[in-house]
Amino acid sequence: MAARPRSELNPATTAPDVAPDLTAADLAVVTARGITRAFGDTTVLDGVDLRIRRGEVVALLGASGSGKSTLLRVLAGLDSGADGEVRTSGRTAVVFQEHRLLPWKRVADNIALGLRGPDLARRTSAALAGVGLADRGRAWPAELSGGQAQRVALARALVREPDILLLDEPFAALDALNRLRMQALFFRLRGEHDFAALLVTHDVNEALLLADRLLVLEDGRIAEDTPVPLPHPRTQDDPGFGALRRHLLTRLRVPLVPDRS
Ligand SMILES: Nc1ncnc2c1ncn2[C@@H]1O[C@H](COP(=O)(O)OP(=O)(O)OP(=O)(O)O)[C@@H](O)[C@H]1O
Repeated sequence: MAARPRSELNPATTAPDVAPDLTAADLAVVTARGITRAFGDTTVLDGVDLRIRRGEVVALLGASGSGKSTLLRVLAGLDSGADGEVRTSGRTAVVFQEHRLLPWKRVADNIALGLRGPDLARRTSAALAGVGLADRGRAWPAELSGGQAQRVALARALVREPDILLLDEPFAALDALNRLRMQALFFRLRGEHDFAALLVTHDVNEALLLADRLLVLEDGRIAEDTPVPLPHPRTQDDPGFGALRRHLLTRLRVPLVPDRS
């Protein structure tokens, strides 16, 4: 049985979709069951079960090559070669590590791509203002810094008013300061838009700052599913933060640096 994503989507277009057998009591925006994906003789995902609740931010961690991006692509409906079942409820949008803006379209046209409606110009402007780039709608992607381009990618996703945002290392290509700015922006936007998110990241601190729940992918399965019960705003100085960080780094088999842990 091939994976059956219930929404057709790509970074530029999303489709509203409600699985008919989801009841009002079932608050999951994504339910995946038995996701299995092999490339040749190598099984990367081996029966992954996953549920993301409405409004929940879930970080997906795992060693390099553990299959995080593969899982995100299956959930996004971008990989038709997997077995299992994916149900999504509501609109989905994807943000990748690289911004994937079309270089021949101005920023505002990139954001509005594939959308229609009488208030599209207003929505586009609001999305740009929301990421702090109100005055860059007429710019070409090549005129933006890396951080600005990634803000536009976020705006392009959010203008679609997604119920679930799938993010594949969205801040990994940015320098450390821009990364912190983007994390703060993500947190603010989450408060404003109330989307659920699956955040693929290598960065344990990022996961602990932003996520309600942490998943660790290992040997093709979700090997750990841990809530992050820390109040916001979170800082790395919280004792609970440090304890969870140590636990995760040990789980990921990353050596601890004594003066930071
Ligand atoms: N299209 C493909 N064809 C063949 N092998 C693939 C393909 N896509 C992914 N793989 C393999 O699947 C495995 C998992 O890749 P994936 O990119 O999902 O890992 P990841 O956890 O996201 O890694 P990283 O953290 O390094 O980005 C890797 O061994 C990779 O080589």
